[in-house]
Amino acid sequence: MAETVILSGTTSPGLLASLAPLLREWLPRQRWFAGKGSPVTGFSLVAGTELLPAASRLGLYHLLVRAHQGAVPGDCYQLLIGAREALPPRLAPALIGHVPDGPLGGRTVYDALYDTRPAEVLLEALRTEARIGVLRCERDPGQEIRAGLVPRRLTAEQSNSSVVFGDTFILKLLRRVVPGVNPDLELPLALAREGSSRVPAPTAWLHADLEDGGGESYVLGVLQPYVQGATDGWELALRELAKGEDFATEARALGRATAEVHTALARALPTATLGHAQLGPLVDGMTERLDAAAQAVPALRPYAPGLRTAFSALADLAAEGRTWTAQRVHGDLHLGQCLRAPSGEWALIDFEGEPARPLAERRMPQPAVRDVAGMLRSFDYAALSTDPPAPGWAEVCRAAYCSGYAEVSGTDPRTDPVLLRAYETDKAVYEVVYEARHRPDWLPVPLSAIRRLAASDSL
Ligand SMILES: Nc1ncnc2c1ncn2[C@@H]1O[C@H](COP(=O)(O)OP(=O)(O)O)[C@@H](O)[C@H]1O
Ligand SMILES: O=P(O)(O)O[C@H]1O[C@H](CO)[C@@H](O[C@H]2O[C@H](CO)[C@@H](O)[C@H](O)[C@H]2O)[C@H](O)[C@H]1O
Repeated sequence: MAETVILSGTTSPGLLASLAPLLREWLPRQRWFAGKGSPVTGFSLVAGTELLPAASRLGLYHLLVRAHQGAVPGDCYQLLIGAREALPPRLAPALIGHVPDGPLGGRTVYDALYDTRPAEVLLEALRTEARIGVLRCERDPGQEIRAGLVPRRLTAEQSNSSVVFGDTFILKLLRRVVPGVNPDLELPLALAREGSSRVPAPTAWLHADLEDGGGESYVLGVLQPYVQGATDGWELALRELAKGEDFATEARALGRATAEVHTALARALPTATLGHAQLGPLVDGMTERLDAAAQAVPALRPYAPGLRTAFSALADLAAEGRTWTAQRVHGDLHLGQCLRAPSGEWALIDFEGEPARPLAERRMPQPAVRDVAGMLRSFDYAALSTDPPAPGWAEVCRAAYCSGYAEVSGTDPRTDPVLLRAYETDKAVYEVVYEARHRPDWLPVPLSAIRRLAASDSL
C-alpha cells in the first residue's frame, strides 16, 4: 500500500460550486438519496475535508453536503469524492462527471468509496484514531485492526454504503446524516457491553464535530467485524422457497435470536410503561402515517378506513386501562437484517431503524412487538416474491418465529393480537410508501397484506 498522506485542511471554497452541476444530476440517482420526487435546486457545504491533496494523482475529499430541494431545508449527505485525470474502467460505475473549471478543473470526479486507496485511507484513519479537520475516529481498544487489509466493495442493495476489508471488517458509511446519537452505533455498543454475541460489536467509528450539531456530533460510519461466509435471512428464505422447503426451523431460531437481543436491550437501556397517556401519541403517529401514505399512494386509499380500526382498537384497549412495556428495539427488523453464520448462529445487523423517521423517534422505547411485526411481514414478502406465491409457507414461518420468541422471552407475541395487528399494519403502511418510492414493481406485496389487515379484526 502506498504511504497514506492525510491532510487536515478544509477544502477550497470553490470546490462545491464546481461540483454542484454534476452532483445535481448524480445525487438523485443514488439509491440512498432520500429526497426522491423533487429536484435538487442547490447545495451548501456543511463541512469539507481534504484527505488526499488535490495536486496528487488522486485527490480525495470528504464532504458533508446539504442538498436543497425548493423551500425545504435539505438533508445532509456524506460523500467521498475522488478526483483523477481519467477513470480506469473498473471505476466507470462510480463516475460522477468531468469538472470543466474551478479547483478541480480538467479532472474526473467519482464516488471514491469503492476505490481501493480511498477506502484504505478511511481504514487507516479509523485504525489510528485520527482527527482530520472536523472528522474524529474512535475505536474499541479491546479489538485489534490490522494495517493493510484489502478493501472490496459490497454489492448488496443498501440504504447506505459499505466496504469489506480483507473479509475481517465491514465499514458502513452512513449517507444521510444528522447530528445526535445514532442507534446503529448506540445499540450494538450497548449490546456488546451486555456481552451479547447476537450483534457484531463495533470496532471503530467515525464522527464529525460541527457547530451546527448543537453540541452533538454526527455519526458518519461504523466499522464492525465481518461475519465470514454468512448468508442473510432473505437469501436463505428464497433459496428454501425455491427448493419447496419450509423455513420453520430457521424461523424459530430467528425468533429466539430476536428475543435474546430484546432481553439484552431491555437490560442495557431504559424501559418504560405505556398507558393511556403514552399510547395516544403513539396511535396518533400510526394514524398520521397512514393518512400521509394514503395521500402519497392512491392504491392504499380504499383500505384506509379498515386499517384505521387496527389503530383505534389499540387505543380502545389503552382507554380500558391496559398497559404495555416499552424498550429499545431494532426498529427495522426484516430477513435481510439477519445473518446466518456457517455455524448456524444468527446475528442481527443494521440498528439504524427506519431511516426516514427522525432520530429522536427512532430512539424512543417501543413495544418489542414492533420488531416481531417487521419479521412477520418479511416472511410474507418472501412467500409472495416467488412464483407461484406460497402464502402457507409464510404462515408456518410466522408461527415458528413467534414460538421461538416465546421460548426465550416467555411472551408469545400472538397473545396480544390487537397490539400485533396495529404494529403489522403500521409496518405494511411504511412498506407501501417505501415500495412506491423505491421499487414500484413490489407494491403488490405490501398491498396484499394491507388487504388482509384492513379486513381482519385480529390476526
Ligand atoms: N457484520 C457483517 N458481516 C457480514 N456482512 C454484513 C455485516 N454487516 C452488514 N453486512 C452485509 O451488508 C449489507 C448491508 O448492511 P446494512 O447494515 O443492512 O446496511 P444498510 O443500512 O445500508 O442497508 C447486509 O445486507 C449484509 O449483507
Ligand atoms: O435498507 P434497509 O435494509 O434498511 O431497509 C429498507 O429496504 C428494505 C428492502 O431492501 C425494506 O424491506 C422490505 O423488503 C424486504 C425484501 O426486500 C422484506 O424482507 C422486508 O420485510 C420489507 O420491509 C425495508 O422496509 C426498508 O426500510
